[in-house]
Amino acid sequence: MAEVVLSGVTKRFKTVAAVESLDLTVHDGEFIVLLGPTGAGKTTTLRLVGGLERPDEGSITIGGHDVTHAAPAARDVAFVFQQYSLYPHLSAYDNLAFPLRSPARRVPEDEIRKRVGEIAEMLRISAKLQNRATQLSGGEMQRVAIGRALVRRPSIYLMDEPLSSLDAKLRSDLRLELKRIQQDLGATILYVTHDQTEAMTMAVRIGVIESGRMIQLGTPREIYTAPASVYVATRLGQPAINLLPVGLLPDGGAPTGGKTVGARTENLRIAKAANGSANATVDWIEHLGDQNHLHVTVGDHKLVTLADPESDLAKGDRVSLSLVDPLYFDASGKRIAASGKARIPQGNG
Ligand SMILES: Nc1ncnc2c1ncn2[C@@H]1O[C@H](COP(=O)(O)OP(=O)(O)OP(=O)(O)O)[C@@H](O)[C@H]1O
Repeated sequence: MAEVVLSGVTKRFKTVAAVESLDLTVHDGEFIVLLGPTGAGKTTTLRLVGGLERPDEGSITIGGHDVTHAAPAARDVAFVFQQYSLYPHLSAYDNLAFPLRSPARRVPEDEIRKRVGEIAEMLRISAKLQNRATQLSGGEMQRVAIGRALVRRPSIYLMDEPLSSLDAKLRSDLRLELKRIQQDLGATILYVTHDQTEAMTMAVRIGVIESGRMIQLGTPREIYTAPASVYVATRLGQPAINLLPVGLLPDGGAPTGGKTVGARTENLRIAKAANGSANATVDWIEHLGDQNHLHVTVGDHKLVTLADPESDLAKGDRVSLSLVDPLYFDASGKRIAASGKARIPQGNG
């Protein structure tokens, strides 16, 4: 495995700057997740590292070697895409062995057997090794696709939404397995997803990308608790963070320049209102199985928060809402420290 460094990388497609002046260091053995909405430039960043695109500006090094202009094959990277891309006529075993059998690698067959066996064990597909790719379920196919990348020991794994085509149960199983395997192998992974749970649970650091630029890079906890801006704050949290004008709810004092309050469930106190102290109305409670979302209206604003499963709140109830340690943002959307709080760390690559 190796450290991968992108310095001032820009990639334009005609007039669109898909990636712009992007700096990013993926440390040896680190799992970095790139988060951002569609079109933010995540896939292009992976393709630049893999050599499927060439930057217009900037440089890329892998393990200290400048690979900015190197062909994909010369870069020692392994890709996993969203859709399994297996050889249909080959068995699961032969699909897994394929990368090791390339003439350039010349891995002996007994070594191949050992590596394929280990990876199949890790991904729990040992029983299916003799099945042709076409005789596997979607989830099994994607495991083989991931396994085919993992049997190699490249400098870096580049994974583009590898779990997104799977059902929820399999996705959460594979999420855990992938994280465990990454730790066991000490693998360096650059991983793209829209799924905030994947980002929160697997990443050592999360890079939030907006319009091709790295807006903030930090641990999942830093990104969640100290987002640099409204944009970053809205990437994480379920239900999504509520954005309200300062002064709408009692908060114990906003800092100078604070225009917008960011309130997640943990920042909201809700109580059934006694005589006239109500400032909000319950619209409805959404039962999602594992969570209950409470929809509340305050003035012209609608909020969503998690409801206590024991709560006896019901539609139409008048409640009193207040804020506890919310986030504050200035008029430009940048986060500013609450009065008396530590200064805001600057996230960058
Ligand atoms: N080959 C291409 N030709 C022209 N424009 C492209 C090409 N590839 C990407 N783009 C544009 O570059 C921008 C970034 O695309 P990219 O695929 O990197 O985004 P993304 O963050 O991965 O999005 P998604 O989450 O939808 O996969 C988009 O505006 C996209 O339309």
